[in-house]
Amino acid sequence: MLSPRFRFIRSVASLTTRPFSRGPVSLQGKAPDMSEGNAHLLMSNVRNRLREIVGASTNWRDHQQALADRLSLSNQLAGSQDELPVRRMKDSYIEAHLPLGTDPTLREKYLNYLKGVRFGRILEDLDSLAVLICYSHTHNKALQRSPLSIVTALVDKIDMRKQIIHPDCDIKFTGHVTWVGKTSIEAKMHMSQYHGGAYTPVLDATFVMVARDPENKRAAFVNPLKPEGIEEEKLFQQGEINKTRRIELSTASLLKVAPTAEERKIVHSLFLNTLDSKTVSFRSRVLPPNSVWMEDAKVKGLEICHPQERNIFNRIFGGFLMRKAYELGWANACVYGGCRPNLVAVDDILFRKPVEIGSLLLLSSQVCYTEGKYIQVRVHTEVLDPLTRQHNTTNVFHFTFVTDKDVPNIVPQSYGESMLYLDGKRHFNQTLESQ
Ligand SMILES: CCCCCCCCCCCCCC(=O)SCCNC(=O)CCNC(=O)[C@H](O)C(C)(C)COP(=O)(O)OP(=O)(O)OC[C@H]1O[C@@H](n2cnc3c(N)ncnc32)[C@H](O)[C@@H]1OP(=O)(O)O
Repeated sequence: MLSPRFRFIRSVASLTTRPFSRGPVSLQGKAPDMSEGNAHLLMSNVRNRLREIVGASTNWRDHQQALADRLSLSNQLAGSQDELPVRRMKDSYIEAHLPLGTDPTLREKYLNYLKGVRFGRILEDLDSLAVLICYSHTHNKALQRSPLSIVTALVDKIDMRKQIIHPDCDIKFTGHVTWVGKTSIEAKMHMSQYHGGAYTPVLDATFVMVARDPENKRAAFVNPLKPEGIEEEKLFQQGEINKTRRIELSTASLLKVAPTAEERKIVHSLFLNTLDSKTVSFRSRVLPPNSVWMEDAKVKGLEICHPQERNIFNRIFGGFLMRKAYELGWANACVYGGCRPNLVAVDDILFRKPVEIGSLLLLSSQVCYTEGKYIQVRVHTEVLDPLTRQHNTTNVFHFTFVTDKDVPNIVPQSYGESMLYLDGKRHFNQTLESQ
């Protein structure tokens, strides 16, 4: 067994010789043995690889030229999916290392004030890695640059298998494509940490990415995927199930249809609980003991979207948006619970619209459901056009936190807040089911 330090040195060496990982598939977090000839990557090199693959500029002043260069790649797009060679899951397998234990300078970037690891940074790494996995799946040796612009459409799920991430132990990410549609790709990733002499699982993540043309305007076809063996068949079928589930959830969204009979009862009982028994009025509402009005459980933020936070397509990097939303959501849960919360799950992060450089990004975090020690937080982000004053929703994030003591009950007052409550409850129940 190689020591983590040795693995780190070897990974640098292998990166210079074989930048693309081409190792055997890792199923459900079981990483293949080093001796099987895998190439290993440092997380810090993932973004450089992405820049090379699409030919992104490293300077903002050159970005227009880089964009114009990419336009000429449009004629390299496939006219149909059948034109593209079938890929195996192992073709996109990547293992990337984050040597927090052996690189103190890197550790500083990841450290939070409580001497833990900044989870927002991990979200950024997962996003970059998911994109690289998709580029490995669609890699065409004959082309110098990929004509595809691969963007994050959805973070379907991130399940925490451990709540503590040690800041002084090496981290390993593995992942590969598990399902492919016509223009969309599902990638599953696993993160583990070297602690107590072995790598132990920390989290499992499922992302959905969408391939677009070089201008990022229209969808573009991706290579089909052929599962090999029972385990891969299962992963592929799960991808199909995930797609169907997403369609069902979106059809049943409270933004489109009325709550179920059971949910309506919940809302009415919450309402009755807040009526003032001294008056015969629907309007006088009283906050029940050990409760907080939803209106008082918000935290808001603003980001000016500087070029520094751009992705390879000169829009704001999805991982940055996730980091900002997560940190705001965490702060909200922290204030609400009056203690340090731990993340249990991230679910259903939808990237509706790209965020342009220079946008004013408004972030709004709301505690929308509570149960015992759990706090469900929703973060909504929108861009504000200062000239037209138009608001456009770009993302919605859902985070489940746990604290070490019971938290006050969150109580909705308006109908809109009641829908937020029910939506939060649905997300919370989904998280509990998958634990
Ligand atoms: C330059 C140096 C900088 C440094 C670099 C640092 C960073 C490097 C890291 C680089 C990181 C870069 C990464 C970043 O930073 S990406 C930045 C963050 N992400 C975005 O900005 C994306 C914003 N959203 C959109 O643009 C649109 O909504 C997209 C494009 C996503 C869909 O648009 P639209 O709805 O019009 O699409 P369509 O109708 O044509 O369908 C197309 C396909 O998409 C499937 N679909 C759609 N929605 C969903 C969904 N919710 N769940 C599951 N699937 C979904 C759909 O089924 C279909 O699939 P298929 O049936 O064909 O298979």
